[in-house]
Amino acid sequence: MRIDVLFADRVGIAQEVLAAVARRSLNVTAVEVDPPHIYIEAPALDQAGLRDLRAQLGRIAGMRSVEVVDFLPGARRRLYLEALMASQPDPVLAVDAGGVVVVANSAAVSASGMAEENLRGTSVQALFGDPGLLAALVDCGFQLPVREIELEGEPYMLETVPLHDPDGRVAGAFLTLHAPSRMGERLSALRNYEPGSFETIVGHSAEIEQLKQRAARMALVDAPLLITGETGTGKELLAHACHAGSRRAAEPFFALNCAALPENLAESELFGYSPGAFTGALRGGKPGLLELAEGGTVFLDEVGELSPYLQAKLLRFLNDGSFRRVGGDRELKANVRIVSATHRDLEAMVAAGDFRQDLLFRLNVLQLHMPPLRERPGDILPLAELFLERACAQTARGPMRLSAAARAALLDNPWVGNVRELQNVIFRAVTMSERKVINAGELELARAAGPAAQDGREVASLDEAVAEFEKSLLQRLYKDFPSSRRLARRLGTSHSAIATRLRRYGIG
Ligand SMILES: Nc1ncnc2c1ncn2[C@@H]1O[C@H](COP(=O)(O)OP(=O)(O)OP(=O)(O)O)[C@@H](O)[C@H]1O
Repeated sequence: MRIDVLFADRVGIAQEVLAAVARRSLNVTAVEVDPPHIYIEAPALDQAGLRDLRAQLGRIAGMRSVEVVDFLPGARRRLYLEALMASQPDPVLAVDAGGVVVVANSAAVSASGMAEENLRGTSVQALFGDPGLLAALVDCGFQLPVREIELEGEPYMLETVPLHDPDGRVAGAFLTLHAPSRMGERLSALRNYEPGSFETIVGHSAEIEQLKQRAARMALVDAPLLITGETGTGKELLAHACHAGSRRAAEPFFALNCAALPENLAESELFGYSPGAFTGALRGGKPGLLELAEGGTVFLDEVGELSPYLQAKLLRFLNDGSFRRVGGDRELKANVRIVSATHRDLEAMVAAGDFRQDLLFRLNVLQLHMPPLRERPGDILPLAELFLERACAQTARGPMRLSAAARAALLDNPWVGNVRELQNVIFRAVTMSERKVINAGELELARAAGPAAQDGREVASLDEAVAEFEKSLLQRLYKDFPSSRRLARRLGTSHSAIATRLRRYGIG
């Protein structure tokens, strides 16, 4: 059993409480003192023992209450941190001041091919096979300029952020290994939040021009907007442009990917939590995005993935603008425009009982559809040029260009992963190419488009073969389990692992 002992904060009281617990010879496995609370974990403590302990502690002056809790705050924080680390698709490692790995997320474990317990304790020099790496990190205060690095033969972009101890001394660093194929995505995702509006949406096809005109009109109408379209088509970019083109432009814009977080984290991110909502919660509680975005816009990406409970809570907010923080009893109001996006067919989800019809009515007061890239081939080359320029700048290469054959190959590709796939293909070509001109062969289109394994050709690597298998398995099962939550349950894995893969393979 775990208990929270609450007392008036006076000198010596914590010692008295602990002494009283010690007198009962309870087998205590963890104690966390955070005045005016002491949290105690005592596995053998039962209801009868708790009654006695309460009576005994009640005799201490200043004692307020003894309550059962489900987690000690530290354990709760660890759980949340682990969930956060695990939700990062790129390998992330924390190293100490001697360059030794202290914490690694599951992506780092699989990228290194080492068991987690072996990875912990390994030095960065050994891990990356680079004897000069620690000295380079130390020389620059653990803040290296982004550089290429290899792990298990795979290239990554290494980003380092120094960690400081309470006295401000460098105590190590947080290392993120960005796969080159995802780096372009991340960079331009950051660009999304520059104060740009519809000009940031590149493309002059009739489809995109028309869309931009409609969107500019809708941006000015202060009603919920639903953006539909396949994954990677630019829905988030459009959502941000609609915010930037609205009367709320000077106020905040926050985005939440509803598929990326488990229900309880998504709830506290969006609605916040109140003081004492759960052990480990910040003392003063925490405002959610709805409060932080007051006057502005909240973008709910992958809104089709919201759990039934959160669908109901969001519906209530859309009905009357009011909500409660997690664990809160006060009604709060927020003036926020909800822009949502989905690659799913929400009507079909309503018919299947997976999405609330009343919520759909509320979300799609206004609706925009982002067409897939293959339906607007006129945008392929302008986008390719944009991504080429960005990738060259990011990798500090001089200008590069696409050969005529490369352009033809780009126009010929089916682009199942849409603009994001195009961006990744270009970024990969730039990082891998030694020359100034990118040829068709360097675009790795066959691999990007997928079916290398299906047409009988040899696969190039184990990773590729596994990815092919994973993709076709998910495609097959998705028909019977058409949501990342259900599919995760069917395959006995986490929701975020499945959501990441569905996105990666453009399924759904
Ligand atoms: N027309 C465009 N001009 C410039 N960049 C674009 C354009 N369309 C998409 N992108 C870029 O492509 C990437 C994918 O776009 P975005 O994240 O907006 O897609 P999405 O439809 O929201 O994807 P998902 O459904 O997977 O969340 C982003 O990095 C975005 O900046």
